[in-house]
Amino acid sequence: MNNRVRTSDNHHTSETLGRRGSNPSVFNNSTAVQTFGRHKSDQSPLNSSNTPDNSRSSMGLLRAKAFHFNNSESPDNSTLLGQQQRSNLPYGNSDRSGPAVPSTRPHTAWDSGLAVQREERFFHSESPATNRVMVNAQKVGGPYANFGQKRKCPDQAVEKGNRKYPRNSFSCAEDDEEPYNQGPNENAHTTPFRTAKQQLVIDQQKKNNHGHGGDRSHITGTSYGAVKKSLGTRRGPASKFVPPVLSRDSDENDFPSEVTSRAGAGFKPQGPQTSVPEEVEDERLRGIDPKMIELINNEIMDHGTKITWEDIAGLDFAKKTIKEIVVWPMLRPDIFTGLRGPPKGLLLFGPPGTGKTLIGKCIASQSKSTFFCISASSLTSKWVGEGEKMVRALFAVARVHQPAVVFIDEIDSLLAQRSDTEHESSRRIKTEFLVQLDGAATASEDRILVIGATNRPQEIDEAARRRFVKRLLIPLPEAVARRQIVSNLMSQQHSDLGDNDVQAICDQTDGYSGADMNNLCREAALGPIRSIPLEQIETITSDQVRPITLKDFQDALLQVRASVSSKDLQLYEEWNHTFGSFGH
Ligand SMILES: Nc1ncnc2c1ncn2[C@@H]1O[C@H](COP(=O)(O)OP(=O)(O)OP(=O)(O)O)[C@@H](O)[C@H]1O
Repeated sequence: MNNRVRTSDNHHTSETLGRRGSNPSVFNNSTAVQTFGRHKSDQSPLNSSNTPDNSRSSMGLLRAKAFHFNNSESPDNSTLLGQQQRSNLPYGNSDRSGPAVPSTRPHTAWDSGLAVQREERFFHSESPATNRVMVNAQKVGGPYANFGQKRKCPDQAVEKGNRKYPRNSFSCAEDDEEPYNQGPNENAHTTPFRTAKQQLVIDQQKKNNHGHGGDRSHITGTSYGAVKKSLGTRRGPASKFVPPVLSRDSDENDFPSEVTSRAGAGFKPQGPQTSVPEEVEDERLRGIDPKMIELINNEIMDHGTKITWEDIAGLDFAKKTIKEIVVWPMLRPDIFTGLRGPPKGLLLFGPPGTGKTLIGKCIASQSKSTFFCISASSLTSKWVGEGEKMVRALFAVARVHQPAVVFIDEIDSLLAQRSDTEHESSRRIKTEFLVQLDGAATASEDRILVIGATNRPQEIDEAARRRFVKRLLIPLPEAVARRQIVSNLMSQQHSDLGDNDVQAICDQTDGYSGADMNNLCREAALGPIRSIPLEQIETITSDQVRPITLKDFQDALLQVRASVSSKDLQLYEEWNHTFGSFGH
């Protein structure tokens, strides 16, 4: 009777037993305490000796499990072998060889021969347990590195020198790819066969191994490129782009998360570690094209601009109204609930260059919201056929980053009244936008403000107009505002303008927009430069450049004219009177 005791790794035992069964004397009354994998070489002198410690020697060698046979005829044989292996064989690990068994007879050359024989047979083994160990040895570049075998995931830790590679610190997926069964003798002194993929990984590891000294052979083809992209999470303007594959120049310690997770808790790459950021998948981004999310994060989301109310000259009425109806409710959603809730759609209309975009940015800054700015015309032209997906993605990302202000410039081109010539894709974008606008309006818990800006409010579809509950005219700056703009800009330059000069400039710029005033100041600022003789332009120091004078402004006024016609102004007044929230 075989009193075999199965252990966690002894699922090969029955096969072993079957083979060994040809030699009944060996297994009679034997107890398999630990399986050692399969031994094909049962007829070898070592195995036929049936020593109780036969396998212990091998266990010491490869830290595998072993059989113990109670009916051993030569109890010390394997002990000697184990000692021999531990002391002589290149792959013997004395510190891993398990409990030392005292030797009862001296070591002989015969023992060494047996040991070698045993080892060779061992390597011919088809035992998965054995092969696993050899694969690990191969991976850590040990003396078994040239032995190719069928491979499975390692169950046991493997040592090379003083370094310990815990279970699962090696990729298994790769291992299952190519069973290339080459005998040890064919391979032992030649370059081992590698697949192109394996070679690529090895080459990459070598390149990445700048002075590290650590073994990165655990980075496998499958773990390569496993750095997760952190899409959908907010990336600061200065944060570096994380490529989908490990960069050659990337920090040595930027271990792919897959590697560290495979390695288990005990695995620690050498050197200081940097944490691999975990991607936080947001439900609201499910189904949204990651490329679009990335695009929105990079190009549409405004990360840095901080605008204060003082940066906006004039427009006192508009500023006061916006603070009351938008900013405060966004800052204090707990107070502004129900009927006091903020409008979800705000339309800013008026002549071009009057500060509508500036106001949008200021609202976002002051209400501590994320600012998304996109031109409607780019939605219809830049992403042909993808426009409605982009609209959906934009609102999804805004929802993730709320409180958010979605500023859509030139909204008339998106929400123009329907016509026969309207393109199908434009119609789809418009429909999607209205759906999203309704969603933002009805989901009271969402803190998303949609601001539409337009110079042509009369072209907006009435269904869309209705959704922008508040419609605010942003007029041309008055004299006081123009004065403020000039003073602000000149304070940053070397100028000798007095109050009277500034007043004179304001008197001559009636009908100029804020953008026109900006252009006028730029043009005037070039006056001193133009007065420098050409031969001095390369050598003159900045403090030798003369200050900006009233004369420069008078010259600039000849170049920069008002961009808004009085006829247009009249249209805005009329529309404001009819549809404006604060028309009078
Ligand atoms: N009220 C203002 N105060 C200070 N600067 C202003 C003001 N209005 C306009 N500007 C200047 O004009 C530039 C353009 O302003 P902005 O883009 O906000 O105008 P807009 O109304 O959005 O124009 P458009 O309708 O053409 O998009 C600003 O960068 C700013 O320099």
